[in-house]
Parts: sequence; structure tokens; C-alpha cells
Amino acid sequence: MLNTVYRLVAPRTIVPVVVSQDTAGKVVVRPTHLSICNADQRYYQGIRSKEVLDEKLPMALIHEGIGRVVSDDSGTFKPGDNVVMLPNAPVEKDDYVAENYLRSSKFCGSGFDGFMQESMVLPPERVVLLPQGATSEVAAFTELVSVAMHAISRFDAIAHGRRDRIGVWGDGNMGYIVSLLLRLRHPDSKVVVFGRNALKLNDFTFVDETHLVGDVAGVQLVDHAFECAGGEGSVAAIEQIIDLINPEGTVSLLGVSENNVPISTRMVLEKGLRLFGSSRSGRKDFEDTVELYRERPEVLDYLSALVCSVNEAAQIADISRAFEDDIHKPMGKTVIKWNM
Ligand SMILES: NC(=O)C1=CN([C@@H]2O[C@H](COP(=O)(O)OP(=O)(O)OC[C@H]3O[C@@H](n4cnc5c(N)ncnc54)[C@H](OP(=O)(O)O)[C@@H]3O)[C@@H](O)[C@H]2O)C=CC1
Ligand SMILES: O=C(CO)[C@H](O)[C@H](O)COP(=O)(O)O
Ligand SMILES: [Zn+2]
Repeated sequence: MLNTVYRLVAPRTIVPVVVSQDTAGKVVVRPTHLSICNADQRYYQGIRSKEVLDEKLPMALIHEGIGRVVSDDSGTFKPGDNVVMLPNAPVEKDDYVAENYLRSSKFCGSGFDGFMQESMVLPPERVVLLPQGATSEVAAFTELVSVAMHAISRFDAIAHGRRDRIGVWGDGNMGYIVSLLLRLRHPDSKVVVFGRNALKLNDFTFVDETHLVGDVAGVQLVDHAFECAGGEGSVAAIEQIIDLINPEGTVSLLGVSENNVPISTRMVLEKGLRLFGSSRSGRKDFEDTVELYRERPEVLDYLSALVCSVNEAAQIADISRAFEDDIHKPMGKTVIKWNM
């Protein structure tokens, strides 16, 4: 099959390339709704180092997206099925290391072509059926929800059992989704969010407390914490977490930083903290996320608060405009209605 792939060849420069792809045993999915992640912006704007850009470009961006099945040579899906596409492609199995941590796995939009393609040709294991009625604009960023699901599952396995107060640092998309899933998964815990923007914190209607990071005097310590700030914000967030967490607490790190983050290891030692990182997600996390949409459809309503804009893309200029608009958005996710 001939397929057009829209690759970033240099910062802010996207070109179409026609490639031939083998569809034997594969599902052909026409992307319908894509969503931009901060990781895409780091490539689009050329924020990554020259070495990384030289190594990874040209590459089609985007690893958050859904689509409609066109054909399936494996017989797993029917034409017309609405599905979420999984960006992680493991090439081996390990008894201890999850698929998203295996160094051999291929991740769409990070070294391998992402979803900015006319059609995606995927093995059936990299496709999950969406429930009927799942709002497309929200389902578009299911991958981000699955990352939060993954981090919370790891937290559940690692953190000690006193979970009276769980702190979440970051008032953006990741902070919102982690807080929402914590609320559902740990209804008896108090979810306490720390952010930099009063306006964004107003949207966290389902949590117990919100605090501006500059105004934490008298705030009760938390038992465990999630860092969802990323970028330069990670430095201050991790410093404050170490200050405001009880001894033997667990800190889940989710924010991606371009530069190394200095950490007060003295206090990590003195408090006996456990810091663990989580990156990306695996098939089980996608299945759990879709199951959550099915069982608790109100989650989709809460997530819809994150849809900042839906931009239709029918030509390359539209894709560039969506990326440029995303840079200046006040909050939330930029969704692209993909008509390429
Ligand atoms: N681990 C993984 O697999 C994944 C990681 N990420 C990463 O997670 C991070 C967050 O992503 P996302 O939520 O979409 O980004 P957003 O920009 O939407 O959110 C980050 C938020 O954190 C706020 N912030 C900055 N500094 C602090 C601080 N010290 N304390 C509390 N809040 C702070 C920012 O405020 P302000 O805007 O005012 O600076 C902003 O509102 C990014 O680094 C992203 O790359 C994303 C997807 C998956
Ligand atoms: O967004 C993400 C997953 O959803 C991760 O941040 C992303 O995979 C990191 O990749 P890269 O090394 O290319 O920045
Ligand atoms: Zn991402």
C-alpha cells in the first residue's frame, strides 16, 4: 500500500513523503483525531539538543491519537471500528522490565514515525477498541490518560499503605489527569494539588484542596507525591515536594526536563524517601483506561475540560497552525481533526 507520511525534517518544517507499506497481518487505521504533547513541541520547535534532532529527524510527530479501521488482514477488527492507536512497539518480552521501559522498544514520534500519516499500518496488538459514545476530541489524548494510569498503578505497588494525603504538583494536563484518576482510585485519600495558576486550579473541582506554590504556609504535609510539572518547573516542584512530604513517602516523577534537575539528596536520605520515574505506558494501561471510560463515563466529561481547541487539518499549513496555536494556548490540549 502507498501511504503519505508527514515528517518533520527540521524545526517548524513538515514535508509529505510517500512510502510503500506491507499490510499483511496488519490493521490499517485512518487517523481521525490527534493531540499534541509537549514532547512533540520539543521537536517541532527544535528545543531538543542538536544531537537528538540530528539522530531522530526526519520523523512524523504525534503519539496521541485515535482513528477508524479501514481494513484488518488479521481479522481482529471490523472496518469502521473506532480505535485508539498505541505508540509503543515492543520487539521483545522481559519478565521484569515492562514494554515501555525496554530500550529496544520503538516509540512513535520519538525516533520512529508518529501518527501524522494518511493511514497507520499497525499490528493488531497496537490497537484497542474504543467504547461506543467516547467523545472523539477527548479520546484523542487517551495515551496521556494511559500514562497517568500507568504511573498510579506503579505507585500502588510501591508506596506504603498510609495514603491519607496525596499531593500532586502541576496544574496542567498531567496534573489534572493524575488528580482525577487518584480521586477515582483512592476515594478515601485527600487529593491535594499544588500549582502556579489560580485560574487553572479552579478547574480541579474534584480534589480536596488546591494551593498556589507560593502560598503553602500552614499546609499539612502529604504522605506521597506526584511531580507533574516538567521542564524548568521540575526543579522547584521537586524541592517543594521534599519539603512538604512526610518521612518514608513515595515521590512519583512524571515531568520531562531538558536539563538535569538538582535534588537535595541529603533530605531524600534523611526522610527515607523513595523517588521513582514513570514514562509512557503499555497495552495493559490503555486497556485499563478504556475500561475506565466504559465503567465511569463521567471521566470523559471531566477530561473534556482539558480540550482547549479542535483544529481541522486538511493541508500542511493547517498542521503548522495547530502547532503554533498550541504554543500560545492558555491551558489544555490542542486536538487536530485529521483530514490529511
Ligand atoms: N512521563 C511521561 O510519560 C509523560 C510526561 N509528560 C511530561 O509531563 C510534563 C507536564 O505535561 P503537561 O501537564 O501536558 O504540561 P503543562 O504545561 O500543561 O503543565 C505543566 C504545569 O505545571 C505548572 N508548574 C510549573 N512549575 C510548577 C511548580 N513548581 N509547581 C507546580 N506546578 C508547576 C505549569 O505552570 P506554568 O504554565 O505557569 O509554568 C503548568 O501549569 C511535561 O514535562 C511533559 O513533557 C507528558 C506526557 C507523558
Ligand atoms: O510524552 C511522552 C509520552 O507520552 C514522553 O514524554 C515522551 O515519550 C518522551 O519522549 P522523548 O524522549 O522523545 O521526549
Ligand atoms: Zn506524550
